[in-house]
Amino acid sequence: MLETGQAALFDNAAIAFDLDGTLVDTAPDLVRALNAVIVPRGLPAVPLADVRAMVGRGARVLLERAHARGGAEMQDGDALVAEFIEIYKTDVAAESRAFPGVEETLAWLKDAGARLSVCTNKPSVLSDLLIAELGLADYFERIIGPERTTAKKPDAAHLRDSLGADFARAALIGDSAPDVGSARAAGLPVIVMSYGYSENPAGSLGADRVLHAFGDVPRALAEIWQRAS
Ligand SMILES: O=C(O)COP(=O)(O)O
Ligand SMILES: [Mg+2]
Repeated sequence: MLETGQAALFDNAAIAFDLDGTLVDTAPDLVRALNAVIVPRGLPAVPLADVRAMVGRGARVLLERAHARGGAEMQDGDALVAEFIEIYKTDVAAESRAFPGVEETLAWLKDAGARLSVCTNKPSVLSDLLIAELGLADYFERIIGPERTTAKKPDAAHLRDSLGADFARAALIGDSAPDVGSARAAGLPVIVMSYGYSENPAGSLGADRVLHAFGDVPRALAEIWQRAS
């Protein structure tokens, strides 16, 4: 997978991963739960293709965007977020799956000595459940949702809290502007997955690298870290 010597770069490296659109294709279950909340309130259902540009800044912003799309202003946001979480929670991994290459690559990174974490704006109750149901929990030292940090992505604090301390080198793998923002604010490298969920094209976000396949993450990280040293 890598050139001689590159594997050693992963020993005691801290790597944080975004969840929705980076590790897991959650759009089908997200859109089902979203529509179950908004359609009874007279808003138009959001099609699967559209939800991908609406995810990335948490459950409240997703609901706000669905309202804006229907020409309405969101009222009683707290209740809607709570209802969305309740509905989504009941079948969080009905259709959601890890993207191709995710499991093999996480296993390789962990074997190489990297310390892996999840840095997500998805509410913690949902991210914990999703990761457990997909059998991915053992790969991660910690899962940091928005309630487990002082300020969520794009703030640097979210990424720092995810990475932990005393690492040799670090990076974030994500899919959208909040990911690039938090990495830049923390002064750390960031890779964006082109297949993910983003309002703007992956190539316009200002990441160090844009990748189309998760299996390419180790080689790209090695190149980024080598260049920086
Ligand atoms: O649920 C969201 O809006 C975002 O989740 P993510 O940070 O894992 O992409
Ligand atoms: Mg994402």
